[in-house]
Amino acid sequence: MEKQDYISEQIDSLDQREPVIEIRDLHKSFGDNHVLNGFSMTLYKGENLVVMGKSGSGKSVMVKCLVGLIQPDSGFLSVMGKEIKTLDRKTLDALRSDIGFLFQGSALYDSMTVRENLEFPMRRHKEKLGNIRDTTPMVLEALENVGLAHTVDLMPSELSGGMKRRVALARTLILKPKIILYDEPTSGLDPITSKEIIQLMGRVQKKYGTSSLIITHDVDCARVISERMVLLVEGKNYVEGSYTELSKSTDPRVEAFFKK
Ligand SMILES: Nc1ncnc2c1ncn2[C@@H]1O[C@H](COP(=O)(O)OP(=O)(O)OP(=O)(O)O)[C@@H](O)[C@H]1O
Repeated sequence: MEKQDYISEQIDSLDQREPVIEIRDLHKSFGDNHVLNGFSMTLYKGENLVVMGKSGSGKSVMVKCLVGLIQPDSGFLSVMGKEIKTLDRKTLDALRSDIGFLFQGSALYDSMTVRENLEFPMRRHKEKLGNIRDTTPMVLEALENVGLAHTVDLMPSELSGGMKRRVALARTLILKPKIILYDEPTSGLDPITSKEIIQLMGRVQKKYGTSSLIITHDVDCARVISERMVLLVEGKNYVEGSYTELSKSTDPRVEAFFKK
């Protein structure tokens, strides 16, 4: 097969996959600070997509636009076939229950036990889960997925940084999300704990068939977890490709991401 035909076939097979997130030509400025200048990307069902960008390049702004927390200036945003700007508050809330978030610093409630932290989203999204009389089996199942069922009655202050991150992932899983957004999932963790979190992300994806959008600076995380990467430079999707492809690039702007 000619190389050109092979590439066309690859593109065709990618096009046949179901998009779960589509961002097209997204623009967002704060005064003179033009943060996003036509950013586009697609996350396909079951895929692990890594978005890398320098600090301050607009990764968090992009995610906030995506989940309707901030209003973009222009552009098309859709999640699971629903265009965000057309949704009323109730529909947006229901859609958000299909999206799990794992934000930097894990953000557990310090004054609540692990159990109470996991019960919190269950109460908030009653419509999705129905009326659950006994939350314990679901709480324990979610904790078992991250190997931490024994911590159910502990306080966050009694957990290590890596354990907190795993509990936060369990809290995300309890709503059985279809998409998980990871914002710097390994930041602040030592290399061994980072590796554990990355392996866990892979296991979760296999078990639940979730699609993951992973925002990270961590090149090792991108190498292990990503099927595809998008580099965000000057507010645009500068280049896309697999880790292997991008890590061989001789473009200085791409090389800069891979230098340690
Ligand atoms: N609500 C806001 N008002 C004004 N400026 C903002 C606001 N939110 C973000 N910005 C600006 O947008 C730019 C991008 O910020 P953002 O938090 O998206 O960066 P990032 O790529 O996620 O960085 P990091 O990797 O450090 O988290 C920054 O210059 C920031 O100051």
